[in-house]
Amino acid sequence: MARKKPLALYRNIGIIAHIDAGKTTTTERVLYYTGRKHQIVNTHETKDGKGSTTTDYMEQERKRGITIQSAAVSAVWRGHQINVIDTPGHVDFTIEVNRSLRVLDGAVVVFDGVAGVEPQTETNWRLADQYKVPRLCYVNKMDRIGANFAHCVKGIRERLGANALLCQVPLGSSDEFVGMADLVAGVGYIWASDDKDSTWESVPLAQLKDRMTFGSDADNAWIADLPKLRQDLLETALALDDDAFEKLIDTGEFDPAVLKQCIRKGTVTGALVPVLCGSSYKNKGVQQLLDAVVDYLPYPGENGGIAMVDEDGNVVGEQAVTDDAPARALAFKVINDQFGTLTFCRIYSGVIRKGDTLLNVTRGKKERVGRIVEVQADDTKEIDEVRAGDICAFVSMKDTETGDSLSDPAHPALLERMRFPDPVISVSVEPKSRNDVDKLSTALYKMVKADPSLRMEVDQETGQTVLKGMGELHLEITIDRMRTELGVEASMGKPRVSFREAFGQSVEHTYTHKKQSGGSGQFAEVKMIFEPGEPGSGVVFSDEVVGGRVPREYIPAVEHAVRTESQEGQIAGYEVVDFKARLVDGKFHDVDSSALAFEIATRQCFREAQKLSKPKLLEPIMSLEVVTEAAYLGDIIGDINRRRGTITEQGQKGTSAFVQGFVPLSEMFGYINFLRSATSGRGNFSMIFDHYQEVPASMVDKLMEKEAK
Ligand SMILES: Nc1nc2c(ncn2[C@@H]2O[C@H](COP(=O)(O)OP(=O)(O)OP(=O)(O)O)[C@@H](O)[C@H]2O)c(=O)[nH]1
Repeated sequence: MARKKPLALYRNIGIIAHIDAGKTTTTERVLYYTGRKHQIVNTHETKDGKGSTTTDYMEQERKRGITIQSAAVSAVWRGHQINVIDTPGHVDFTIEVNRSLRVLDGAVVVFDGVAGVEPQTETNWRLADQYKVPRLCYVNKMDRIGANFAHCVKGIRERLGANALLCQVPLGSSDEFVGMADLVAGVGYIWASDDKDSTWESVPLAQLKDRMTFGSDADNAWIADLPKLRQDLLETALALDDDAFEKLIDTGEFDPAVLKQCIRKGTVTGALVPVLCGSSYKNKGVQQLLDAVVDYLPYPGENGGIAMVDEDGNVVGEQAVTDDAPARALAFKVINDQFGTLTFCRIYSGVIRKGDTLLNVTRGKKERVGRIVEVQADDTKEIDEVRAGDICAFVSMKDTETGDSLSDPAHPALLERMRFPDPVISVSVEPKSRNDVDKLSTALYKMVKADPSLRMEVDQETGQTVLKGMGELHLEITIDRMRTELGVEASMGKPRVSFREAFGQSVEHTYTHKKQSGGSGQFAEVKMIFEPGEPGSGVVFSDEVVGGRVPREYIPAVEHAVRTESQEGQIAGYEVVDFKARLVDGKFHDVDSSALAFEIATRQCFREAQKLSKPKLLEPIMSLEVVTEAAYLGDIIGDINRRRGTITEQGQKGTSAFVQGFVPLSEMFGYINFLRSATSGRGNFSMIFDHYQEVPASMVDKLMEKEAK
């Protein structure tokens, strides 16, 4: 059967934002206006337990017994199928955004018009840059007191470094927010009311000045600036098309269809980021946002296909997004619940039908395609086949994990993997009661399988089970979900920071391992150079031995020894990261040399070389934002400084004050308790991992002492 809908009529998008910016409300309105759901329930109500929203997974759990954690919903707008993957807004769940970005063709970034650019938006923006996901910015909550479009746009330009193209500007703000000027169409839209079915009137831009005056000078200034803003938009967008640009400069005229094409081209290539505004809660701007998704965000494959890689991650080719190719898909989310496993996949090429067998290329295991579920959060609709560009969930796959590639078994291909950060914090986990002893490791295994930013290990010395994650909150929520979703109760020990170690400088070192005990002895000599690498470069081994001075058969033992030894560094036993180990010379003995002898020599060489290199201890640094009343700000800042933090920005957001900066994770345990008492409960904070940084030499001993307690 041929494809029913051309690929050009698909949009796979994500909605990403800081917590509470309005993703859920916006998604709800999208569903309402596309006719998917006939009753809108406000998240205001859900959050105090009175209503339900389509994307609220707790509600789903009750309704149909399937946990849809990051709900994917689909809607149809102007004949286009829009698949929206919602992402949770919690600070420790950057990982969710990460995995959805990997499989999306475009994203809508929602901002709170009062708060502007917030730390999590910044982190997610950088991830979207990494994955080259084209974006639209939607400045929501323009109806809130303190909404400041200019501040938000400034943040988008300066903090996110985006080439923001103002496509809309608000007409009024706070309780005077009545609509927006559409600079592309050259008209203003003025809504009759806040009602969800309210109509709007289209007024030519030139008439707006006479039609409205607001209480705020800033709001009036936007209206006065409209002609200039429109000219800026035309010049920036049409510059992408030489003929259109010349026509604009010579005659002042342009073709509206070409203008939209130019904005589309700029958005798809990442040269431009259109900025829109609205109030999802007051039902203004969501239809225009949907238009922009259709007009400017790419369809699957418009920006090229997906990279195919070899086992080491080197790109070996590209799979175009088309039905006429072997089936290839990427699993981006696995959800387990009491009814089984849902494996969410993005199909890149080919057609996959119920009953097909696929190869999980990552694990070398076959998977049968049982039921296929269309992505919707409000009910479960089974479908018989999925095609290139689709997003769906397979029911009851056995071995597939997040990030795995599924392929037609006759044409296996590994698709470019998602990048997940390594955990920065760990806790020991113990069952609360005897009943939970056996169930605990199975439950933890399920949680780890579904969340690639979690790891589980058994401590060799203490025999304790250790859970590792991206922050205190991340681990707490995991333990809590294990209780609510899987009925297993566990308690957590003291959180520990995942420090790391690194070579301080390049070192050349030779080690000779020689042992003579009666009969045959052991002999191996290695000369190695260890060089510190760029952050994120990993461990690179290179064999530069010439003339067979270390026989080939011993080289794997040397590499193996480097990799194993790097797991436990010489400062305090933390993993040694980001270095290059070059084997440059060595000696062997015909009778006494063996792989084991070379392994021992390399391990000793590594240990001594790391000590000689003036090794560094690295610690995770978190990006922190605290929002509170101005009166408390001084104390908060003083405290951040005491915690070895640095302040990057402070100021006013609406009626609240905020401070942003970087703080070492090791200083931040239990911060919530401090903040509550310091602000009499009137402070909020968000904190996410940002980078690793060297611990100042003067702090190393003190920190290690603290850790040992
Ligand atoms: N005034 C106003 N409030 C809004 C608007 N959009 C959302 N809200 C409110 O802001 C709060 C957060 O909205 P949500 O839609 O739940 O935000 P979210 O980003 O999905 O939040 P998380 O799922 O918790 O990350 C809710 O109380 C909404 O009713 C808006 O346009 N104007």
